[in-house]
Amino acid sequence: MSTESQIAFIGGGNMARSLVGGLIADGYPAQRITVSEPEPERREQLRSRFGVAVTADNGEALEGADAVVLAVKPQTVRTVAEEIAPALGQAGAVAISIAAGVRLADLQRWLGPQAAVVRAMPNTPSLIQSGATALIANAQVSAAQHSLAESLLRAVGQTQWLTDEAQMDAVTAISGSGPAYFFLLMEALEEAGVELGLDRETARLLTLETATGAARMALESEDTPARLRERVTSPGGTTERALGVLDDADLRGAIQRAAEAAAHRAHELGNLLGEQ
Ligand SMILES: NC(=O)C1=CN([C@@H]2O[C@H](COP(=O)(O)OP(=O)(O)OC[C@H]3O[C@@H](n4cnc5c(N)ncnc54)[C@H](OP(=O)(O)O)[C@@H]3O)[C@@H](O)[C@H]2O)C=CC1
Ligand SMILES: O=C(O)[C@@H]1CCC=N1
Repeated sequence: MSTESQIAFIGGGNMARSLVGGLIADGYPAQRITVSEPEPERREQLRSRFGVAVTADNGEALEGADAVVLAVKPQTVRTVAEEIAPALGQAGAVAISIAAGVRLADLQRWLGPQAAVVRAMPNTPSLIQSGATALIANAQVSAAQHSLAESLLRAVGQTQWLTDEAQMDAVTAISGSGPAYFFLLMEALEEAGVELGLDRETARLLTLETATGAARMALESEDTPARLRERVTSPGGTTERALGVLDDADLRGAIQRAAEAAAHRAHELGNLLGEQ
């Protein structure tokens, strides 16, 4: 991506840290990134770890910005959007909201009718450039802004443009929240290893290497995850016994219900925070 663009982050919490870290790891110049964050300790961490400019003043972060990433909690987006609307218009910058649930039409209303807005749903593995982000743009986004948003998020992982905003709730449930599901599985498998007599360090190492190996294999193989699972499962063997326990516990059903609950919450946030 062009390293000439100036990028502002409004909110310097978990997701901003992941995106900033991924951009810096990709070679993006730190002096072209400014993060506005009210909490002094978080500001200092961002400055010392990544070398980016930090401020507590959203207006200052916007100066000269080509892209402004709204990385505050969904409940704070409206306040921030209305606060920065005049400066955004003056800067001619594209606003990129990563807030769960918050819809383009509402962002547009709060930022102004001329505002170029991209709604995106990234995830925390962006920190190590293994993110997955879905995006959708409003009609005011120019070709150059479209490509700026694309390259900003492509620098930290895979990107997928959506044509139907309603799909964003499903994206939020699968890849936005998804890392947490896999981390939970890792926690549980590590704990099981300890219960079975392994020391914690060994249990964690085996768990994490197995998770990495399985994910890489599924990505790189032409076979489906189902086929790869079958190859681990020897008839009458240990995996078959374990999978039987997971089937009895309705793990697939639980995952389905979990994803539905997340998507429902994204939709609910959109209704609660929006105006329609
Ligand atoms: N975490 C994740 O995995 C993902 C999160 N998202 C979305 O990203 C957004 C941020 O999430 P996350 O990073 O987890 O949340 P955090 O709470 O970690 O980060 C938000 C940050 O914004 C700060 N903030 C609050 N008010 C303002 C303000 N007026 N101006 C500037 N900064 C402000 C907060 O400070 P303080 O805490 O002091 O209020 C906090 O540091 C959310 O909308 C979420 O839906 C999207 C994809 C994945
Ligand atoms: O939990 C959340 O609401 C945010 C959005 C997706 C991941 N984290």
